Amino acid sequence: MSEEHVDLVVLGLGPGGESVATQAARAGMTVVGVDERLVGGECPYYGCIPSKMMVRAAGSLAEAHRVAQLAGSATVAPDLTPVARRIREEATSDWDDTVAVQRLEDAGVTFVRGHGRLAGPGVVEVGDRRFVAGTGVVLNTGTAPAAPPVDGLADTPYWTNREALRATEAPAALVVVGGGAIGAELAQAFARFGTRVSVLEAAPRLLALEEPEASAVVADSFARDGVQVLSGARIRSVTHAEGRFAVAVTDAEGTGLDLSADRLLVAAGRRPNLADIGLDTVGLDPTARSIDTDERMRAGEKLWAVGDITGRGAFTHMSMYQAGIAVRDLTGADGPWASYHAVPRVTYTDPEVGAVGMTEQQARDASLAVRTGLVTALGTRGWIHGPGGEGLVKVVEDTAAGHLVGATAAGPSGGEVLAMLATAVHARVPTAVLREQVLAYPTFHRAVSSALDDLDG
Ligand SMILES: Cc1cc2nc3c(=O)[nH]c(=O)nc-3n(C[C@H](O)[C@H](O)[C@H](O)COP(=O)(O)OP(=O)(O)OC[C@H]3O[C@@H](n4cnc5c(N)ncnc54)[C@H](O)[C@@H]3O)c2cc1C
Ligand SMILES: NC(=O)c1ccc[n+]([C@@H]2O[C@H](COP(=O)([O-])OP(=O)(O)OC[C@H]3O[C@@H](n4cnc5c(N)ncnc54)[C@H](O)[C@@H]3O)[C@@H](O)[C@H]2O)c1
Repeated sequence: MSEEHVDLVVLGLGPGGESVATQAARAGMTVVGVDERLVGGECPYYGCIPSKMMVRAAGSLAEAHRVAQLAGSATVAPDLTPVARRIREEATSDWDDTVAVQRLEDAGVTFVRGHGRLAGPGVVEVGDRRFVAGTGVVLNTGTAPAAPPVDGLADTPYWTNREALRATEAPAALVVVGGGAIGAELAQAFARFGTRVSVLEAAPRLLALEEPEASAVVADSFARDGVQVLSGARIRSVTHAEGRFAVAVTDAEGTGLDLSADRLLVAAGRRPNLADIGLDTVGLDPTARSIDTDERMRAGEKLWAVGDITGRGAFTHMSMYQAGIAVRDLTGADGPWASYHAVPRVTYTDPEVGAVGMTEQQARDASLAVRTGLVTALGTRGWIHGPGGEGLVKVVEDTAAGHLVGATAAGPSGGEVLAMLATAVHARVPTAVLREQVLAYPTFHRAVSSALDDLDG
């Protein structure tokens, strides 16, 4: 085995790893970046970008259907071909990372394609190459789709996000297992392309990690799109024969149902890529769900970790944020170091659900003195918007501290309205100061001031 001495090895080149490797090389370090699949990770090829292209295309169909209520008539003939072409040609270069590899190498990074494993502190092996890193190793191995232990499922040709986002035509009927972010976004998108969609969610509601009021407004929208949602569902078995899936389900009332579809999408969570990366060689548990990191993203001797594997929110912006922190530590800069009190997230359903910080339940579980404000319509702008203008704003205040610790904005621009709420939670802006702010008329974000008024009950 050949041995090569470098400053830094980045194992896994998702958005965070790619960013660490590039910045560290630009700062003058000798850097090796290792990935066994595509440089850039899940987000550009099978995640955020292609899924949002799909959501955008589906949204245009939904808007066209609203013309009848607003502006005349429009004939809509859904066809997945244009967005499938955009995903293949514009987003993923046909799932080819040549450009990303080139960008990395132009920055001075040595790229190695292959499965990497730690072999002690600061040491990574890839095939017959052994890299000894003087400064250390940054882990960014990310996640892969997880399949729930459902009888028969493993023997069927089910889709994960990776196959769904390579689809070139919309199936006639689709069963989606899981009503979290991936399941909800893709279920609604396919429904708008004419697919008959059923979502099977084990939890009592869609988007179970978000505020219940947000789940309800999304569920109403799904009903309008003709998506069947079975919450509290237990999937008993899945079989596949003659091109069709048969799914046996028990619904929340205990009634047995048999669903049939030509595709089945499993969007039931992710498993971290930690089992086979040699964590035991650095004293860490390879069966753990996540890697503990300190405020500088350090995870052990000569070891840093960033991205989904840190368990701090499986989002591209979190991976990039943590990458910036790790680079500051690696290059001897001052902080700011990691803080997770204002993690923002957006689920790109229609309505979009933007959220930051704690939900009401999380704030209560943290024993904070909580009061909440809620508006379930988006004021004058929501009314002007008409069809598709549904939404809400909910704010969660720590009354002892006098500032918001969490907030949710759902609506046509929920992710954009979120910006002002995210600033308020991040900077701990006193609620009294937020109330003094003048908000332009008639914007969607004016609903924030109504939600603040509602704090008083
Ligand atoms: C359908 C979908 C939609 C999403 N939409 C959004 C969104 O709208 N907004 C958002 O913020 N987030 C979204 N996400 C989440 C987002 O994709 C991830 O949070 C993001 O990719 C960050 O992941 P990461 O940096 O941890 O690594 P990943 O992107 O998971 O990349 C990890 C890399 O490590 C490599 N690797 C793993 N193990 C090894 C090994 N042993 N050796 C070599 N290489 C290895 C893998 O090949 C991969 O390239 C979405 C995810 C999915 C699936
Ligand atoms: N817009 C975004 O930022 C975005 C979009 C997609 C994904 N993501 C990220 O990717 C991660 C993974 O997304 P995801 O949707 O796969 O996971 P998730 O954990 O958000 O949702 C999975 C859902 O599947 C359900 N489930 C699990 N087993 C089941 C079973 N046997 N039957 C029925 N339901 C079952 C769970 O109750 C849960 O609601 C998320 O945590 C999110 O951070 C982000």
